[in-house]
Amino acid sequence: MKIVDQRLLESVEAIARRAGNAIMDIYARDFSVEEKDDKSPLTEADKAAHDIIVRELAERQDGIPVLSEEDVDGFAGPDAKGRYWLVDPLDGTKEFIKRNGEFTVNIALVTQGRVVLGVVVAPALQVAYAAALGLGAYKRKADGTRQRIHAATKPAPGETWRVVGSRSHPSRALQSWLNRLGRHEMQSMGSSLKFCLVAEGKADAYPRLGPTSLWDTGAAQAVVEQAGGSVAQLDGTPLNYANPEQTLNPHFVVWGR
Ligand SMILES: Nc1ncnc2c1ncn2[C@@H]1O[C@H](COP(=O)(O)O)[C@@H](OP(=O)(O)O)[C@H]1O
Ligand SMILES: [Mg+2]
Repeated sequence: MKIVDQRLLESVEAIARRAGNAIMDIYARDFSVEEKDDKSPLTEADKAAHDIIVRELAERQDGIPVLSEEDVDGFAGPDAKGRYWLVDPLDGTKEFIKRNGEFTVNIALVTQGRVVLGVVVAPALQVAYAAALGLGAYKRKADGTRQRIHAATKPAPGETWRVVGSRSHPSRALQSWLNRLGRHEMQSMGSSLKFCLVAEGKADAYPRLGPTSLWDTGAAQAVVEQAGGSVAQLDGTPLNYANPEQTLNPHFVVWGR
């Protein structure tokens, strides 16, 4: 089913890219860091990216409301068709502050609780991922070329699992999950790029047994799903976006094919 067209996908990618450019202007110089009420860091870059995305989505005049990490109170719920834009203007703020390049701009379109479009731009790494229901998943490289991406099939019994995990949030639950999985090698990565590694077949699983919010996962989940992978809660059902008044996600695992 095609409910999103290529033009919409490319125009959302362009918006995320312009937000990424604004982030890079700030990345290149000294910037101030504030602490939010929940003690997480907030930079000028988060705010600059948020402003660009919200303004440019509004210019589309499609009337679809926006839920952004940087303005949760400004969101009054989905429209009559169950649609909303889900935005993390700068995911991986800690990685941005550490200047390791592993941060992303994330824009997703939710319809009836499901992500039907997702764009993840990593401006410092000069890559972007874009996907939409019925259109597949793509990676765009620094030279502007675009290639279709596919998740890997799961390792055969006895083979080594390639697992990707958070750089900033290790946990004891994760360690026991890994012990149950069996032989594995571990790679650390910041932000929604972990999902993208699974989507392009460079990792087999990303267990997230710690807190995230809807905006951390929506866009990248669209990329994984359209690449043939899945994002499952621990009961096996797909992570969903049907109740945006509850912004915290349950624990989940991103799987390849
Ligand atoms: N206690 C908490 N509650 C909610 N989300 C949390 C959290 N701790 C970390 N996160 C989320 O995890 C994201 C970083 O993930 P990772 O460690 O995999 O890079 C953060 O994204 P932001 O950088 O957008 O704030 C933040 O949203
Ligand atoms: Mg985030």
